[in-house]
Amino acid sequence: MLYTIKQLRQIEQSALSSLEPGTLMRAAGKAAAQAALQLLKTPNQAVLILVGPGNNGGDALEAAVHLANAGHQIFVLHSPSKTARSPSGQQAFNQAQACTQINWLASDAPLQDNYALVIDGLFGIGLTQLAQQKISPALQKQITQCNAMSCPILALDVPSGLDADTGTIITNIAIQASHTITFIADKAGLHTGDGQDYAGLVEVADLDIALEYFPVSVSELNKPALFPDIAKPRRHNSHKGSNGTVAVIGGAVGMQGAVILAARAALYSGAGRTVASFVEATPNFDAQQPELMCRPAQQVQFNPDTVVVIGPGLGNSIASFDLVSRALLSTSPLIIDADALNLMAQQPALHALCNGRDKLSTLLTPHPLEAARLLGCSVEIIQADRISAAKKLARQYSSVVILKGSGSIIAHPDGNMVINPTGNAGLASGGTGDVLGGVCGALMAQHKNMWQAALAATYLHGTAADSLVALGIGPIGLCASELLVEIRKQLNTLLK
Ligand SMILES: NC(=O)C1=CN([C@@H]2O[C@H](COP(=O)(O)OP(=O)(O)OC[C@H]3O[C@@H](n4cnc5c(N)ncnc54)[C@H](OP(=O)(O)O)[C@@H]3O)[C@@H](O)[C@H]2O)[C@@H](O)CC1
Ligand SMILES: [K+]
Repeated sequence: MLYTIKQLRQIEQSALSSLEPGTLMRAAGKAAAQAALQLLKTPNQAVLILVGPGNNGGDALEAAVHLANAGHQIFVLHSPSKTARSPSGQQAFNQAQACTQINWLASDAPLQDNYALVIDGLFGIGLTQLAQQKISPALQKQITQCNAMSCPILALDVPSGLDADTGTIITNIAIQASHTITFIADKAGLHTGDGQDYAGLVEVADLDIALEYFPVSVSELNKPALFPDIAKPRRHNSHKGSNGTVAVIGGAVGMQGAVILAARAALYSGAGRTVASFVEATPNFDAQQPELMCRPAQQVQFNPDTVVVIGPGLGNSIASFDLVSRALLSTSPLIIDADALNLMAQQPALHALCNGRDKLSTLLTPHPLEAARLLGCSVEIIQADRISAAKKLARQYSSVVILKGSGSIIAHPDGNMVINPTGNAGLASGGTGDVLGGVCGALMAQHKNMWQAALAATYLHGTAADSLVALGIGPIGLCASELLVEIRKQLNTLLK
């Protein structure tokens, strides 16, 4: 589960009431040292430890003593506190000072690239935006030098500079860790926005805090256990009618490829029948994928058994507006993407129709710019707090939402939120969103559960990209159409 900084502070306070002072910091330091030993592999290695002014620095000092006792050469770069240390921080500091094997570097020491590991204990969840000016030029330079080093960087709790709630960088420079060991519980900011780029591989150390201290969380990382209905084998005694119909609507002149991609994705994700519907200039058929039925959009039959994916390349003509209105007024489950989202953002009447629908029959799949249009704000505001933006969209549009981007966020209109950990930068190219829409449509058509369809589609779209990149296909130059066969493989691998 994912917890906010506020919740973590409460968990820490409640747990500490029944523990000896310093217990949690000692446990954090020990867990950090164990994670460091895994990365060091061989004995007698040089380790640089960045120690900040707060308790994150205290954790690092605890780890420093463990690693020195394990026979490693420890070099501590300490940013002293202007305010008094906490009692446990002071205890950790005294203990480290008493440890004769630890080498203390001068605060302005230039850093050579000759360490086997850097441990980042500068700032954790106590980082605040207000204190921005406090990172001294000397420390900024040292952070730059660490980021350029060839060795791994292990961040303690949170890579310094990253906001653990939002995944944004709130200082002028931040540690780019290859690994993060995070304490008590996992945090959303490590997995969305800049989180994945700065945190690297994330491991959670719960510090043996009893479960009773953890409140119920409505946020977690995406995994197949969250979409059990989708991961079920298909009945042998089934026919195309059992697997639903998907109609993709879009394809203004010059944008027909968007409909083709979404429709092919629906086909490869198991839709029984797939109709590719064009608002203008309908092709006779798709020569590469003749299974698709190509029809003018005006002929789409809206009914509860036809899942409609509307928006890919739809344009903003009057005909497009009419189609979005008809779709929103219909009983068809809807996946609303791209231009259909833009039309809804421009036309309050469409927004009102969306709110009038059954909330689990509508899925919006905006990228950050589309989300900004829907919420009437800038893309910077969306990216500064992606989680709040996704939740707000789900609430304001009474729909399930996938806010795309690094660490896509799937938000339920009732407030639940899931961050998708799969996928990579190969997905940052045109057409991948159309493919995602098609997969959502096909999974909804087969399983009739919009929340699980959204979770499964996002997950599979990401695992397909990860699998292709592992084969050397991307991330650079990965094409949306290359995802199709791989998504089919990933989906079939899931079936139990
Ligand atoms: N709670 C838990 O779950 C547990 C917490 N534990 C550990 O404690 C960590 C939290 O410790 P924390 O509260 O002392 O804050 P921390 O992250 O060390 O940073 C605060 C210091 O940074 C400074 N500072 C802040 N913003 C700044 C900026 N933008 N630019 C520059 N400076 C800035 C700020 O200065 P100030 O504004 O106070 O003068 C203050 O001195 C947590 O992440 C985990 O590692 C574990 O030991 C056990 C369980
Ligand atoms: K840190």
